[in-house]
Amino acid sequence: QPPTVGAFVDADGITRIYGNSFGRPGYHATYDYIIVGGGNAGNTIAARLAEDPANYTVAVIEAGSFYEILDGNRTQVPGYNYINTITFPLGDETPLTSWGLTTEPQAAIGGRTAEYGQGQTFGGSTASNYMGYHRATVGTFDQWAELLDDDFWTWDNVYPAYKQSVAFQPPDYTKIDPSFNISYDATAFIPTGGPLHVSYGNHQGAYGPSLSDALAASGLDPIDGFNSGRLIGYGTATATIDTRTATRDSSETSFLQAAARAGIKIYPQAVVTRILFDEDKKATGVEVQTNVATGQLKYSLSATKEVILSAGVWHSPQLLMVSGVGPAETLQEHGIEVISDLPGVGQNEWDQPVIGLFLNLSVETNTQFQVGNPEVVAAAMTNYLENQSGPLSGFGTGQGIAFENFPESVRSDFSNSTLAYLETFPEDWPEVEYLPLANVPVGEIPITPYDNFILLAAVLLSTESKGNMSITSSSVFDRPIINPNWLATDADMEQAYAAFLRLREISSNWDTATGELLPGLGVSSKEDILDFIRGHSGFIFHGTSTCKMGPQDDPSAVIDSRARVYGVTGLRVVDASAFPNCPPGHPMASVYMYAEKIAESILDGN
Ligand SMILES: Cc1cc2nc3c(=O)[nH]c(=O)nc-3n(C[C@H](O)[C@H](O)[C@H](O)COP(=O)(O)OP(=O)(O)OC[C@H]3O[C@@H](n4cnc5c(N)ncnc54)[C@H](O)[C@@H]3O)c2cc1C
Repeated sequence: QPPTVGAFVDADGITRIYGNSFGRPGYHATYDYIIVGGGNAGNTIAARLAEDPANYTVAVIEAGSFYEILDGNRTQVPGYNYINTITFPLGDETPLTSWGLTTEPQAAIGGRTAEYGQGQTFGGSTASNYMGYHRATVGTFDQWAELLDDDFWTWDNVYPAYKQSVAFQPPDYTKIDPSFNISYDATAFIPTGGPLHVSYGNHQGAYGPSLSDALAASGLDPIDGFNSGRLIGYGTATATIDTRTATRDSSETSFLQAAARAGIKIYPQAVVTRILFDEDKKATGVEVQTNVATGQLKYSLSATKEVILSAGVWHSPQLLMVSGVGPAETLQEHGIEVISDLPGVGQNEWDQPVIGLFLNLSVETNTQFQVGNPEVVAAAMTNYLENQSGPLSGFGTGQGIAFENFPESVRSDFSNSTLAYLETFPEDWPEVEYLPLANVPVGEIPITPYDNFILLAAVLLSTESKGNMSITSSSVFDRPIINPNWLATDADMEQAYAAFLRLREISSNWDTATGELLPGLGVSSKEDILDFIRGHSGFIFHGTSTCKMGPQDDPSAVIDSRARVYGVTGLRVVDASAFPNCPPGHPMASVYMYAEKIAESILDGN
């Protein structure tokens, strides 16, 4: 039977209308699994549970809508990520696809507050992030397995799950200048992987080769990419860009669309206000509120098997708390009946502060596009629209990313207690990442349409201070109190200072770096540099672990090694909040992997 307009024939030969993927707001319905939050992890686990051979009925409830509709250019076109994301330290935009969360004043950085980026849309933070995709290290996961006393998490057992998500697109040298000659380990990917496209984009910044030389001159060695369980060295990073269209691939364009074909139901603009439990403390469903023009529709949805909480680092613990799972004292203060007293809910937040130098370069970056040089803008637009290439098709970084453990030249100044803290990490866990960012908001820096500038950032990956969140009421609509505690210990400030010195060393070895715009070489005493760090450190929204996975005898653990919430049944947490710690570097790839692994565990009956 041929498809009619507005309908398609699915793999089983059934004609479905396109709207058939949507749940009906306001009406009670029952599914095997209810996923709270259609973000990075939520869409991934939803797809795996809905597709063959599992074939479970699955609903995904998402507070936001579709970013392609709400904010298309800024979210889909990779080169616009500098206006879509909120970045170091100057951005102040709240795009239509973000929650617009704000932190408490942060004492260690001069009492500043910051907007904490979190996607509010199908795709979640994968729809509004910087798109950098890389995996963590062998030692990171072998340590997870030890910590959790569960071999399910060893590197050998997570590596296949990382590969399973990804359809890799090798560099296309008809679009990227062949002189970039990108080195990568092809065994990190499998031909049967997918549905998420990972690539180098169709553009590499001209600064890459000279920055690589500078990194080599600063003592780093080259590495064949960051997807094989090794990070230390410099190389070229991959990103979640589908090179066929030169657009962002998110968990929505990849996993959710695959899940729609498997018959999943989605609820857009639907906020889960509470998880429902029966008298045996089994999660039986969720209370939902969908905002429609006529008012607010309130309804409940039931889960015959499980509720899976994938609402992200700040909202998963918030939802647990308003539903009666969390620190008893806090819940009682807000009149919430305690179902499971778990003091760790909202605690243990890991994060990665950023410091950086703004540099002038003698080669072209994206500055002239950003500040509106008319010829550059016209060329970039034409290149993107006609060839899916040029700066708009890249993510503003790539070649010249590096990871290292602080070398002796700066490490020798660390106190014994800092050194002892750093000893607790696996050997292959880098302490710092260097990240060239050609796409950053220009903000306070005086730039003309003829300049080329870049932010050379250092991301601290082994900070000691831990953040936390709490609630102000029993309503999910009252924003959570967010306190990342950035740079709050001496060990963190020592590392920030060391990272700053390394950035200065790398930039002094960088032939095409012609001047330091911020802070400027006048800032040179230790005191002035620490003042600069306090005034200008930034954040890249890599928060994790507010519902941390841990053994039952760890009083701060919220879930067991298969993501099941302690003290109740039928409820798991599957998102970045569930990590026992934040793996070194950017977490998105590990969030996809983590969701793959918990789906695997569920399908195995665990
Ligand atoms: C601006 C920015 C840039 C970043 N850049 C990178 C990068 O380049 N590389 C990288 O690896 N990582 C990056 N990250 C981090 C990474 O994107 C996140 O760590 C990761 O995607 C989080 O996944 P998640 O599943 O935990 O949460 P999310 O993907 O945020 O999903 C949570 C979802 O739950 C929904 N939700 C929340 N509460 C409710 C509710 N009550 N009812 C219904 N729905 C709800 C949200 O709207 C959201 O869609 C960045 C993050 C940000 C914000």
